[in-house]
Amino acid sequence: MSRLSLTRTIINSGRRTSEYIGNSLLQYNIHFLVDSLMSTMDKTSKFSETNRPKILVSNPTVPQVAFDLLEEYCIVTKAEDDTREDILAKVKGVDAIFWATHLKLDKEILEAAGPQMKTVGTMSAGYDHIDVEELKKRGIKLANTPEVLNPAVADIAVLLTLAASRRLHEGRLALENGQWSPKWDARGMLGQDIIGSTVGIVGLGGIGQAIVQRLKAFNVGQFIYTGHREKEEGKKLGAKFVSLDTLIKESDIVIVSCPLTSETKHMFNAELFSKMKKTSVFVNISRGAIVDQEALVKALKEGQIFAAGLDVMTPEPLPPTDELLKLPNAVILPHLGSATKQTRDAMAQLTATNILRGIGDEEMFTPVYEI
Ligand SMILES: O=CC(=O)O
Repeated sequence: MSRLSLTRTIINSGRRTSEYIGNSLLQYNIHFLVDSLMSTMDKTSKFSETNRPKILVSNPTVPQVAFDLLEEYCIVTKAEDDTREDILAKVKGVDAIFWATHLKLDKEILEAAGPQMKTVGTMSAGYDHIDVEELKKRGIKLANTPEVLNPAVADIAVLLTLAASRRLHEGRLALENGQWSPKWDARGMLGQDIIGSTVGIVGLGGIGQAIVQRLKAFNVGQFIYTGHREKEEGKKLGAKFVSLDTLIKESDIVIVSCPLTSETKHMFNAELFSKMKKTSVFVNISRGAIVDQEALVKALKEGQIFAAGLDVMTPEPLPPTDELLKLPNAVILPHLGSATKQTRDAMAQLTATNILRGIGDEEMFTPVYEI
């Protein structure tokens, strides 16, 4: 593809993406990405025909738009299946890695790549599957894809909140099992209202804020949130900063949207679930490991909480025989948060652009840390 037509492809698909993503949250305007990318290419000799950088894309299912972008300037190798063995076999000698897998990016892979490898882009907002300390030690740049997926992930959080509050899974099971009685039961299958409720957000980052924006349309009574510190964005959204303990005790709906760190690992344990309201709904769109899953299953079984909506769990994929799937009051999705065509395209573009800028010694758009 020529440089001009490549630019057009990106701009057009960028337009489509922005239409869907809306007016505010796609900070990384694709026109800007393209302009900046082109200036990177003009400035650096690293992208000449005779000296094309080598890139490994860890997963063949990455949207084509990323391959088009990278192949214009680089020699791209793609791991054909999403396995460590294949990645290890192909990573030697590359200048950058496009990481699009749940597999761990660790010392073994960095060593197999070699000391020339100085740039990693992960097609994800979370980077708990990347050994950040090891990358830093080796002076390797890392960028992720925050913001572009906020709307899609927030949509899934709302979907799970509604589905769990209104017993969606249980209702479907009743239908399948012939338990929908012809006698109208005015007390049957009662859910919980969203209107007037207290919604507690654990982690008011971009995704948490997008969730609040959406749930405002449901006339929620109040929004409270917890995290490291009170935020200006919280004030703007009319959300009150509280301690985790207060949030747990006062919320009708608890939504987890904070990153997985050593601090948040298993934060939701038996003690926390026991403090929650018996009518409360628990939603997690972040990472499964933030929850002690055994404790959650117990809380759901014993009626310590009303229901759960989960897009993430441990392990992923969840085996079909897992106890979680047997609970009528748990709505479970297979980690679909960012899974829309437009969002995945935007994530792929952002990752590819970050990588090209990283190799070209330009600042990446969304670096995880400064180097
Ligand atoms: O879970 C998805 C992501 O981190 O992008």
